[in-house]
Amino acid sequence: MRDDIKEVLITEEEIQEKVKELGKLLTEEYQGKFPLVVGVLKGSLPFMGDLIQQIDTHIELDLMDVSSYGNDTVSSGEVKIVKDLNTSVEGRDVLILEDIIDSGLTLSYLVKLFQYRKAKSVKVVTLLDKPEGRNVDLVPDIAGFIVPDEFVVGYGLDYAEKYRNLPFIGILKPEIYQG
Ligand SMILES: O=P(O)(O)OC[C@H]1O[C@H](OP(=O)(O)OP(=O)(O)O)[C@H](O)[C@@H]1O
Ligand code: HPA
Repeated sequence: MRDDIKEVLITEEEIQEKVKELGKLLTEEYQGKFPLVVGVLKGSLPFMGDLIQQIDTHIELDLMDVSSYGNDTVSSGEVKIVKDLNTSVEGRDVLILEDIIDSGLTLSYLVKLFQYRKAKSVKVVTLLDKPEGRNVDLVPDIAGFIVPDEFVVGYGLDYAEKYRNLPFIGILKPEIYQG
């Protein structure tokens, strides 16, 4: 699997250091607020698993599965709910966890949805931000790393459902895309 990687953009150590830093920020921000922390499936799972252990105040967890990707690397432009939350967001401080914001479509849909459902506040934390990919105006409240306008994999991010289990973020060799 690792032979398929052309370049490591962010190492495992850099990710873990950043996750600790973000955990400290969120501990301060959400002290005593019992936020509802929403992970967006499937890509946010490794980030969520690591980050929540660094938040030192009570939180409630939930998961949502939305899909915006029509094929392997190109967004379909449409967002659909595959699995909704089990919890009501009404009156809650909601913290959405994402692995990446690219076009911004997924997150702008979710932020609007939770506002419509009367959340008290809605904030977005993303491990990766790819500002050059943006189609809609969306700025995350907290972003771990800015990445270039290239398709990245690892630490939750997939290409054709593979590579999510890499502990780092990398770029694939071109021959992998070309089959
Ligand atoms: O900013 P956007 O262009 O909307 O892209 C970001 C979204 O795309 C990916 O999810 P995907 O829909 O591929 O599902 P997955 O997490 O299950 O891979 C990623 O995990 C984000 O949720
Ligand atoms: O660069 C990416 N890699 C994997 N999944 C993604 N979803 C949006 N952008 C990306």
